[in-house]
Amino acid sequence: MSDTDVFMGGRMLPLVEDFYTIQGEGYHSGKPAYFIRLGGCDVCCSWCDARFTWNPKSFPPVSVDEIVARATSFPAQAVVVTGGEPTLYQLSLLSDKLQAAGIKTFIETSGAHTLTGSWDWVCLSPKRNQPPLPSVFKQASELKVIITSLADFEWAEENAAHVSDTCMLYLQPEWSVYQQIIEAVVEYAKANPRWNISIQMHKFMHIP
Ligand SMILES: C[S@@+](CC[C@H](N)C(=O)[O-])C[C@H]1O[C@@H](n2cnc3c(N)ncnc32)[C@H](O)[C@@H]1O
Ligand SMILES: Nc1nc2[nH]cc(C(=O)O)c2c(=O)[nH]1
Ligand code: SF4
Ligand SMILES: [Mg+2]
Repeated sequence: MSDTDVFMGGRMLPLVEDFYTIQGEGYHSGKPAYFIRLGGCDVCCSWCDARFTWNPKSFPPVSVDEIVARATSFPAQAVVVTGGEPTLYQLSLLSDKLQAAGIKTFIETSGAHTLTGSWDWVCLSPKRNQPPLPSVFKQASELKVIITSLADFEWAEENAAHVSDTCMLYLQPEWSVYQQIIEAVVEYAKANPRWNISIQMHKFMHIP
């Protein structure tokens, strides 16, 4: 955890953006959800579609009370906390206040750092350059592996060996190679039906 004083133990967080949209990925695809995107990531995936979030210094700390007030001004039943890598921060206060307001708490994480807070759904998307902590594998509600090449199927299975029996399994094509890889992803899921496919449906819908 790289939490520093400036974030006051999770009472302030570096907010990049927040918006009400449709969850475009994974198990909850298609569900209206309010997104809270936090700045800072030390994983640095070459194909990251959120590179603009990486430097936390670009995003001044915002109070959790203000973030929660904004989220609860929309009719969303669920909030997705993402980033950047949200596990860089102490998230207990944020998740507790959202749940106290009757909102389901979902998180998107690489699992590179200890997960704090209380989560109704944990989407773990493992990364080769900084693999998930054993504790986060156990907490995952869904494992969402990004497929950039055929070599990633074997790596997806290696990750699946670490999650719980109830964890949902998703293969998600990396966006820039979608056309080249989607056929192989479809055939892999048909041959290995523990796996489901997640496409980034918000990108097809041209929404945030
Ligand atoms: C931007 S990340 C932020 C949350 C966290 N750092 C993580 O990687 O899980 C949100 C999700 O987008 C996925 N993602 C990022 N870039 C992508 C791309 N180019 N194609 C497909 N999925 C991508 C990540 O794997 C992750 O599941
Ligand atoms: N609509 C929409 N769905 C998403 N699911 C995960 C996202 C993310 O960036 O974490 C994302 C996103 O950025 N937009
Ligand atoms: S861990 Fe997530 S936010 Fe960080 S670089 Fe990778 S995809 Fe982007
Ligand atoms: Mg995204």
